[in-house]
Amino acid sequence: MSFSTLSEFADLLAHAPAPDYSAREQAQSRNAQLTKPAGSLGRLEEIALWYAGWRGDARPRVAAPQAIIFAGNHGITAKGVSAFPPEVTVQMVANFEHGGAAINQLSRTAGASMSVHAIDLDRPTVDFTQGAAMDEADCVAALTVGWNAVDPTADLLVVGEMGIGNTTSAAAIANALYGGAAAAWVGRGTGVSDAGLKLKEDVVAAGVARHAGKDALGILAALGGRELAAMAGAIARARALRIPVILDGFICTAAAATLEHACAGALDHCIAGHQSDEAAHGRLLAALGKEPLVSLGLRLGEGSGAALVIPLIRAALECHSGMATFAEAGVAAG
Ligand SMILES: Cc1cc2ncn([C@H]3O[C@H](COP(=O)(O)O)[C@@H](O)[C@H]3O)c2cc1C
Ligand SMILES: O=C(O)c1cccnc1
Repeated sequence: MSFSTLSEFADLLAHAPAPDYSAREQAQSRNAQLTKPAGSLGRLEEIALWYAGWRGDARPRVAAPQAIIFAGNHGITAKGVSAFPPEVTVQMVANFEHGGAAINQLSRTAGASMSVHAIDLDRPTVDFTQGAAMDEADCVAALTVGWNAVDPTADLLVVGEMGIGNTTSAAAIANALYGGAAAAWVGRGTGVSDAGLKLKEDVVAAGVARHAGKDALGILAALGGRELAAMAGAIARARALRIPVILDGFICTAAAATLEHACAGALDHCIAGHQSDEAAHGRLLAALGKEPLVSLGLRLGEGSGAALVIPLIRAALECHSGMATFAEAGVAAG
């Protein structure tokens, strides 16, 4: 499977596999026999059934989680939309490679492998108020980096990003997909002032107006960034491989939302890991019908909020697959 245009990529989304309904049904019947009052493990039960369906295994466990971090630079930073300078992107890539970032600690804690893909950092995207951030070839190249980064033997995927300026890009994507006022989609990112927030609002409004009328993948190319497109490519590949995905914060969710708009149901293999403190993340998750697993006030990105809940998903599967049934344990069923 491969693609060389956005329309070929959209075709892959349209032909993506469904979950294995029979494995899900078997998991459901097992769940009904486990030594606990029906429904008493709450959402953990739902997670186990969702995971079993995607893996095609009624009694699965999480053995090989993978975290992939993509980095890209944004032309829009020239407008002053971030509290930090764009050089921080490449500096943080070195930090990821040396094990010093939050995501390194969270991946290790969760027992996940972690890799970093810096995409053309010396070639920032075009300022999207002046033109399309990426042309089609650039966007396809970034989608391909993400597509190829997924380990086919992984059984749970986290995608994260690093790219100074990318909360502005994510807000513009969300605004273009869902409409409304730009103010409803911008947030403080790395911590911009009130004046910075107003500037972001104007920049997003200008970008959305300039690129009006595009389809979902056209919006990703025009307003996104290479790391956002790579996250979208990795999420799509995970679907093709039936690897469940944990979505991270606002930026990851905005990139993912372009897939859902290109093809309804494209994110059925994804669960929302957390709700970020970035102002519009809750609104974006609600638009996608995704209920976050936790809300701990994180506003970092890097895949941090997703990696954080790998142990929670692992725990749901340990209960589902490790517990005894009433018959096995000789416990009287109610
Ligand atoms: C040191 C540092 C580490 C980070 N790790 C993630 N981000 C996060 O902040 C950036 C988005 O915010 P904005 O749109 O305001 O630039 C992204 O790189 C995101 O991953 C970081 C930001 C900084 C400064
Ligand atoms: O929610 C996120 O992904 C986020 C929020 C602020 C800064 N960086 C990332």
